Amino acid sequence: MRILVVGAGATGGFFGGRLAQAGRDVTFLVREKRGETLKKSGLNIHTPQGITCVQPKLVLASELKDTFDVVILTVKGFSLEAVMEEFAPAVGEQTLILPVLNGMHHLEKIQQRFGKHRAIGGLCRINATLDAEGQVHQMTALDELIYGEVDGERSERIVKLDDLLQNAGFTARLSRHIVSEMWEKWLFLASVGGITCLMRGNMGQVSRAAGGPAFISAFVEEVVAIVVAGGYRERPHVKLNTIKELTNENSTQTTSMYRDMTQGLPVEAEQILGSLVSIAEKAGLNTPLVNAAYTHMSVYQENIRK
Ligand SMILES: NC(=O)C1=CN([C@@H]2O[C@H](COP(=O)(O)OP(=O)(O)OC[C@H]3O[C@@H](n4cnc5c(N)ncnc54)[C@H](OP(=O)(O)O)[C@@H]3O)[C@@H](O)[C@H]2O)C=CC1
Ligand SMILES: CC(C)(CO)C(=O)C(=O)O
Repeated sequence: MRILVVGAGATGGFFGGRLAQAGRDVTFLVREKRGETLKKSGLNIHTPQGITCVQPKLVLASELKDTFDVVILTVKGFSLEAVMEEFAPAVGEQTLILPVLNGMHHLEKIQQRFGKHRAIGGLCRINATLDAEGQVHQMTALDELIYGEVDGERSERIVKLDDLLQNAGFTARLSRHIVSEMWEKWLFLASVGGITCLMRGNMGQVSRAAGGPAFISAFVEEVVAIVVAGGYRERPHVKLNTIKELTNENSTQTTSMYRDMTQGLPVEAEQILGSLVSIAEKAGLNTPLVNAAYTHMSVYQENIRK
């Protein structure tokens, strides 16, 4: 099966690189500058176990002609609209599109652009980043890629995809509840992202600060109320476990949004926080903490554009 990994950044470089190393037929859709770097230096992946290097197969949007069996979509949410037009020639009648983006609304956008049946649900759990040379760093042992049909069916095509992704050097899991898992991932990520960006420190630092635990609990309560209004069917232990995990004073947890912010890079403020604020507004919820986090990141975005 031919796999097109759209984007060769932190997540695309890691999961796509691992798949290529495991012998799968992987091509990366890249822009010119990233392509030049990868041609010159290869795709270097630093993991807690050591460094590996793959010579990746690359394609530019202008060269895309054939369709692929699987498209793994690994761009940031703010690049989605543009990139969908660019990888459109790769999408045929049988192509599956697996997005790893944070948030929920990208799924609807992919379905609108390519048809409901083309997209499956997906998410990844990893702490990955690119360094100044464009090399991929997997910063912790976390390496999960989770996917499933939106309606939970164990279809022939999803089982085939599962076979393709298993035993490729990361933790791959087929989920029968992927939409629910995506909501829960967003709940967690938006909470950690909003809290760490607003407070400018990791979760342990916020937990140890005066008023920190109460702030964390109140923030998570707001996020949970919003995602429930958005369609998430709440599992009660999730909120309690999230608050417990996020108030651990020893936690060094941050998020990709926090890492991007500390490096002065664009962040997914709209996709991770703005979309929550929109749901809250529509549902008439009072969510001052989430709103404050969104406003804060919107000011940050304006500053880095200057
Ligand atoms: N990093 C992490 O630890 C985690 C990230 N996520 C989520 O995964 C998603 C991807 O994040 P991440 O991998 O960190 O992002 P990165 O910024 O590291 O990588 C995104 C890549 O997409 C590429 N890209 C953008 N537009 C195009 C285009 N038109 N054509 C080809 N390539 C393009 C960029 O290439 P270029 O160099 O040309 O700009 C960049 O290399 C996000 O939604 C994020 O929230 C989820 C879990 C963990
Ligand atoms: C949940 C977490 C922190 C790890 O996968 C993440 O998704 C991110 O950093 O974007």
